[in-house]
Amino acid sequence: MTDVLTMRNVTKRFGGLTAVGDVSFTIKEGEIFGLIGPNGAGKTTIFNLITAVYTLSEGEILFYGDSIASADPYGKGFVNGVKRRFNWKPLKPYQIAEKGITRTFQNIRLFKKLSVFENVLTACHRSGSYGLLQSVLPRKLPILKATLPWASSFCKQEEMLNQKTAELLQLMGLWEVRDMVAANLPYGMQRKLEIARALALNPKLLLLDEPAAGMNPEETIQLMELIRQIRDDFNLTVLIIEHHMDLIMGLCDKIFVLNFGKALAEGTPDEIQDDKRVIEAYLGKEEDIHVEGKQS
Ligand SMILES: Nc1ncnc2c1ncn2[C@@H]1O[C@H](COP(=O)(O)OP(=O)(O)OP(=O)(O)O)[C@@H](O)[C@H]1O
Repeated sequence: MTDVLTMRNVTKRFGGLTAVGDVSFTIKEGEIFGLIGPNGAGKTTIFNLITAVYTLSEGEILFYGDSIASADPYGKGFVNGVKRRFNWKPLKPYQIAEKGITRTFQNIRLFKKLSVFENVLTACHRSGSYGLLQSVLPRKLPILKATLPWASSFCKQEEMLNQKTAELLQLMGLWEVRDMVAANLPYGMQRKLEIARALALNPKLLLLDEPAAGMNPEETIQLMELIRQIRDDFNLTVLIIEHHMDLIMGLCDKIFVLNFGKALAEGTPDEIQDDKRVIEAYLGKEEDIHVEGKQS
């Protein structure tokens, strides 16, 4: 199986704090890969490193074999007090998205005042190939549609993007609430809307940061099925952070456990559940493992 994402000896320091220390793992194509660990273990920092929100202190991140992030070992561009020129320019978050890595956030980040439909449509527009004037003029002057070739091609594209938005909303069970303002949606639906928006960008790798947070057990089980279906329908690879152990153990092909920024264990759900270090450091006492709900 092809390697989709490789973390190679990745370290991130914030001043004296090592949030992520020498972490290495590889995610294979089509895998649902779980990233777990107690609060503050460094999970979201890893998402922020992959999506170029943060730069690396050490190490390298590869996506389908190509480097997408690499450390600048000399901090602010100086070595031994001499200014150093760097050939390597860190990618921006939007460039990471264009490469095929999209994400949801632990603290939901929607366009709160836009409708559910508009939230997804704006993301779909990223894949449209027309400029501002081309998109505005045919709306203002409908006659242009019939007379100018680019205007009619814009309208076709617009139709396709509307269709894509509708399909995503139906898949995520959000079609019925398409006209609601995003801020008025229940919390669980806002999380699903974030996933729909991330999918609208045509990712190859989808990063989900606590997608089940705030969901009840029934919604969590539905979400688990949905993530599997999304993976299969869109041929995706998924990296997921989650505190719901039932979801992680039932969903993931592989799990990586972080503790204080360091790798603690890696394996299948069965291996992780049986790993004494994980039980002690993260899951608590052995008899607590099968207790439902958040374990941290
Ligand atoms: N921008 C930042 N500046 C300074 N410290 C940070 C920054 N971002 C994260 N940290 C610190 O890095 C450590 C890891 O944080 P991170 O958010 O990655 O943990 P987490 O495993 O995602 O936790 P949780 O499960 O609570 O979301 C924490 O000690 C946190 O305070």
